[in-house]
Amino acid sequence: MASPQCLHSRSIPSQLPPVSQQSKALLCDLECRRLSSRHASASHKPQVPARQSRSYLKPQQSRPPQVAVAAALAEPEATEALEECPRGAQWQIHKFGGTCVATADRIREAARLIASGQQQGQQVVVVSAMGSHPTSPVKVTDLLLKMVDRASRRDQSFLLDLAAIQEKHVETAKQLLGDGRALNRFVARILDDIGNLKAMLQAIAIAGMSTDSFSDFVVGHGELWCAQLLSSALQQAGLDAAFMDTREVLVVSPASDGTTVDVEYPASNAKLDAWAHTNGAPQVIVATGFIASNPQGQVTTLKRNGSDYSATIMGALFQASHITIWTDVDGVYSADPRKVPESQCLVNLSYHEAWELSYFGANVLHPRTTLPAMKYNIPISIRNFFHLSAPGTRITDVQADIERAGVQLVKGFATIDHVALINVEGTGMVGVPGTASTIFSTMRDADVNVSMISQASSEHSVCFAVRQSDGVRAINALQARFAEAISAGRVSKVEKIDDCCILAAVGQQMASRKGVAATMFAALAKANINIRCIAQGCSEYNITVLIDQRDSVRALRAVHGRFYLAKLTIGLGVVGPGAIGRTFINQLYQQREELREEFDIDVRVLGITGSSRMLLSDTAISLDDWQEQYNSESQPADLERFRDHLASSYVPNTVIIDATASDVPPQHYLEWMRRGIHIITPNKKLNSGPLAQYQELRRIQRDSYIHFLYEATVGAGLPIIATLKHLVDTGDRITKIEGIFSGTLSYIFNSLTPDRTFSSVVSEAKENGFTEPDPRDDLSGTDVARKVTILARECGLDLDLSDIPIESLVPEQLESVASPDDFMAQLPQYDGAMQAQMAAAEAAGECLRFVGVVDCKAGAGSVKLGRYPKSHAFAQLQGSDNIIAFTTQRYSVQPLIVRGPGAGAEVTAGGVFSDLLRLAAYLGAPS
Ligand SMILES: NC(=O)C1=CN([C@@H]2O[C@H](COP(=O)(O)OP(=O)(O)OC[C@H]3O[C@@H](n4cnc5c(N)ncnc54)[C@H](O)[C@@H]3O)[C@@H](O)[C@H]2O)C=CC1
Ligand SMILES: N[C@@H](CC=O)C(=O)O
Ligand code: NA
Repeated sequence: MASPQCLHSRSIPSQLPPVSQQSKALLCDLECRRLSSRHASASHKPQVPARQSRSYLKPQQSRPPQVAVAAALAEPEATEALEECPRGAQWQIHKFGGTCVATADRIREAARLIASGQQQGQQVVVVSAMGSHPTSPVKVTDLLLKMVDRASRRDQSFLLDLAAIQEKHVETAKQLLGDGRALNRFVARILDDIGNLKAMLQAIAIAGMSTDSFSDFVVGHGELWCAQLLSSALQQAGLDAAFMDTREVLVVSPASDGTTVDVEYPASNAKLDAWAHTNGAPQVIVATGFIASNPQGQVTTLKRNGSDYSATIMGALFQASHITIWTDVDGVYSADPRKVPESQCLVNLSYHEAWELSYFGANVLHPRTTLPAMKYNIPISIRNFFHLSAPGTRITDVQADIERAGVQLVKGFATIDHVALINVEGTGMVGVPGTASTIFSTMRDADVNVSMISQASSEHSVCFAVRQSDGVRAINALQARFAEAISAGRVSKVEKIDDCCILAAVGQQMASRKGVAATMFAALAKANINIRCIAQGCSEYNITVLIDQRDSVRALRAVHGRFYLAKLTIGLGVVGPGAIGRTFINQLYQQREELREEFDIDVRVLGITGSSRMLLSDTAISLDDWQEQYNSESQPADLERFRDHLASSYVPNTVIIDATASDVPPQHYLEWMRRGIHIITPNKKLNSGPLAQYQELRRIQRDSYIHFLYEATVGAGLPIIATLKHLVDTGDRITKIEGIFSGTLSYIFNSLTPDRTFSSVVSEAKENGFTEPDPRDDLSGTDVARKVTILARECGLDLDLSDIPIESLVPEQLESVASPDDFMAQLPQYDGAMQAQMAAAEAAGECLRFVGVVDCKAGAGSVKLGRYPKSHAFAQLQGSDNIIAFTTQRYSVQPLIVRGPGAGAEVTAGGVFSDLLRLAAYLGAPS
């Protein structure tokens, strides 16, 4: 009986142009499939022959490189008569991706690179199909695939695609090969191919369907044409170059997973020898990437990442000394550079590390493609075709390479975004064999891929990650499967948690090293990121955690920063670049090198915002000319955007310094802390503001790793808060805190003499930068009352600002004057009253002092202007001095006294700076 193939070959329409033998076979195959889909009984599926026993590359392993062993061509026995393809260390493999050969110029550049590598030995150059370029946007492989799709939908526009492809190649050939014989040869070949493709596509259109083998045949033409262009260009340049159609050499079989292929090495070796017998061993072989034949001799492809795979297979077949993959990136990065601007191009990776990173989507070889190279320990370099001076990434397991690169424990970090966590929980699972099997076979049956699995040894719950888009299918399948166990109470929970993300740290050197996981987890904790579950395989090459999707980029930056940046890198935002903010930035500028060099602390100012304009930087604002940048490059201020900018920065630790006197930023503190941002402030508004808000902030502070530091709110740079905290935290009991807490009022009463007016001394205090932006806050006693409230709360008293009676020095008539400037202008009219009080005190041999008291026994605070003998400690002060006396259980006879200038830009900014270093110490800076 005639085979279906022959029968149906007659149905090829006679008006089609003549087609090649191979095309005919494919057309038969196509036609048979069309019919077999109608008549299932007439199924015609090419049978893959029983696999040859394939000891992976064993035949080559057993023979030393470069030793010629005869191989069969026509008659396997007649081996002695044939020359085998020479193999060994003299061969280098280069693979050029589609972007590297997208235009005639680029193909010329590839040819130049090949020519320059001539001295290092013979080369096999594997090429992809031409990619796209702005001047020639056709991406050949994509368009070939699209043509098949269009034809199978009977959309005749594939003819236009075909014309575009022809034009791209003919134009490139003209530019590359001039107008001589080489061009004619190439054009004749492509016209022939295009004619065949046209006939095939018409046949597909008639059948209304395509097949994999037909599609493979069409798609492989991109590589065929490109390899011919490059080999012709090399020959024209005088190189001994030959074109290799890898369909004649590489033999592959479909792998059991249905999506990849396995190489038939013995058959491929034999075919390579046969090829060499016909073609000799030229200096350069330009081979088609991506395409191969199956054991039946039909055209097939190497599937995803096919051209890279071709290159490594060639590396193994030729026993090459090196494989270079030319692409458009500098190499493999320590993290996705779009997410982590500070990511670094890795010099070295082991094959295992490359596998792990590629799984997470790093721009690196597909795991499968490294296998052939790995088998023979052939180094693979990833190089940038467009940036030749970049050294690239070398993938190898050669110990010397790894040692040269130093011990970088973690090489790279990556995330898989948008996953769902599935959690199956219940007491009925404990000690019951087969539970995991049931769960995962349910996933298999529901066609859900599981990417991360975690189970605590209590066996009470199993959780695993799936793609978010598979989440509903997964949960429905599990609920159905465990319905009985759920109703019996053996399984209490089958739940899905959406919007999660997997974060992995990869590094071969992590194995058996202590502290890597701890460092990673600490970095996440410090960035206030919660870990939902953890997995680490026994290989220890990969630590994977599951976190919330919204934390994805921040987590990546936090862990990357912890391993790659200075030991401690802090991203800083300054709110309020006024007297204190400005002075602080300048102090930081002066000290930054010292911090970096001596203490490995790298502080980067990522944003500065005033009330109307803000300046942001992704990396760091350069502090030498920040004011000019602020004036010229700032944008409208927006505290929420400012926060988001910091919260999502690549720097693992972020802090905002609120250097305003405003009560607007304090309203954002809670949210800032929830977003993982530490806060440092000289602003007294929150600590002396509504008690409930203050207590909520303290609660968040206690429950998180987020710090809130405010030393400069009392006594500016003097260690008042720190001293009090030390006393309280070490168990001392505070009885009373008494002192002069206002630098402004101290200065005024230290400087006021009978021959000076009150208003002129207030002006001086303002000019010296001691006063609040509005001096009435000082003169009214409010500023002192705030400090008393802050200290009282520090001692555990639940006082509110309104609980502190205050004696104001602001003339009643000036309380409601609109601006501080108007107030200052009108103040001289009221000098008389203060002058009189001064004179009365003087006459009694006393002086005036504005004193604040926290009376812990009475649970109260007070603020008042008092008269003190000239021998009193309060009378001995100078300038803006503050003096604070702590009477405690331990310091009951003589109080602990802190004294010194308590106002002014330099000392206050110094207090803010000391908080920053305290924060750095909390975050782990060396002491
Ligand atoms: N001057 C001193 O000796 C001491 C001052 N302090 C505190 O330091 C803080 C700053 O004081 P100065 O620098 O003297 O004040 P300043 O008036 O010179 O600077 C404050 C800055 O904050 C900006 N600002 C105001 N509201 C804002 C908002 N909602 N968003 C963003 N920016 C805003 C202003 O435009 C200005 O640039 C105050 O809270 C003050 O109590 C604390 C201890 C000592
Ligand atoms: N205006 C304040 C500044 C410090 O808090 C003062 O004078 O003390
Ligand atoms: Na202080």
